[in-house]
Amino acid sequence: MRIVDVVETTKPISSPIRNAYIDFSKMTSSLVAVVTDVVRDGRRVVGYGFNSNGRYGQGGLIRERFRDRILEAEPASLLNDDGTNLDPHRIWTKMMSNEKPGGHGERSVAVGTLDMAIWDATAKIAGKPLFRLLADMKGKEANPRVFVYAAGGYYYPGKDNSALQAEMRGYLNRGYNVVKMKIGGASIDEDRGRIEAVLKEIGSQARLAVDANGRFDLETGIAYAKMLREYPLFWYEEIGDPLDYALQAAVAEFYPGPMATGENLFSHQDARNLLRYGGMRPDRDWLQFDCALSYGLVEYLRTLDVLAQHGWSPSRCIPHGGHQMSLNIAAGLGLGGNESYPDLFQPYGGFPDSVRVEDGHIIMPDIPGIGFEGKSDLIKVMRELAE
Ligand SMILES: O=C([O-])CC(=O)C(=O)O
Ligand SMILES: [Mg+2]
Repeated sequence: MRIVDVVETTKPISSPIRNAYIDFSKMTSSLVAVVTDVVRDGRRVVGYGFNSNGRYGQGGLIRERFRDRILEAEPASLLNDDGTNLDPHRIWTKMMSNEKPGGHGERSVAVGTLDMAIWDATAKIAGKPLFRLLADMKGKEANPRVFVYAAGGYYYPGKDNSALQAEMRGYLNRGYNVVKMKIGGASIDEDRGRIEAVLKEIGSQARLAVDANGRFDLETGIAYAKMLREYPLFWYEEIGDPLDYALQAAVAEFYPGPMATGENLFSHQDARNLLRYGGMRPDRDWLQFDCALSYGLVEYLRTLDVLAQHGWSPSRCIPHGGHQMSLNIAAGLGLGGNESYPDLFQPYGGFPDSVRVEDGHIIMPDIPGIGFEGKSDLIKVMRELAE
């Protein structure tokens, strides 16, 4: 058994939306395929992966460094002890050979994208959905019912409050009971008006989370905290610079409600610093580390160890990114749920075609691997890359 090829293509996932920091007019994503010589159910096993929105495709790094380290490795060194499957941890170590620590930059996105494909292949070779493989690996009971929330509420040219309300109503109609909108891309008064409009629309049917995308300095973050704490929000997300832990801790003093952050922390060391210095509260706050941006599941398992050392339950994690990889981690390892973008970043995000959101939850179908084969528009572009 061996990996015979690793291929990458960079795809546009552009749209006219904008958060408080960036617009998505030139956004791209890397799609990768890890091709093996293993056959299951009459088909060659190919693992697929892609990176989450927000960071651009990583074709340069993948093609110049990480792909070759996999393909140049002695094939047996990438397998588990008895040679019956790939070993994602050993492959990860090969990919990261000759890489210094720290300065995670976007190398973590390149490795996270490949890691997703490697786990997809590994679970397919094992003949199991990834969430069951993970639960078995950890001696846990899988829970295929996963909480999901609808992320959107972007700034969009010409979008007024009634369009924002209609968007949110659409999410409720599709079964969600938590919705998220952007803040920090307008004045505080205008954002207050947007929030009140959404709260009026969703009433008691749903809760609202707000996301500042790291835009605020300390003074603005606190001013928003004082405004936001008047409302029963689900969370106040990414207030200031993702690496400014002192800011996060200072805002906590003004915001008794739940806060969320972590989508732009790309390593277990950064996660540890957040828990050490960020004033985050394990009884109410949420951690959003996204394996597809942060060195993959091999690294995410280390992050979960860091959480345990600091008294945090995995159920406080609701990853960023809206992809099926995190759904599997949630169902297999007991995370609190996963993000979803019902109207954005297609065909990459979302669920297998048979899956419906009910009461803010989905049930994972039993598809070997991550489940991409269950989503027809996605598996089509994946198979165009390699099959
Ligand atoms: O707008 C983005 O970059 C996505 C984001 O923050 C989120 O989904 O939480
Ligand atoms: Mg966010």
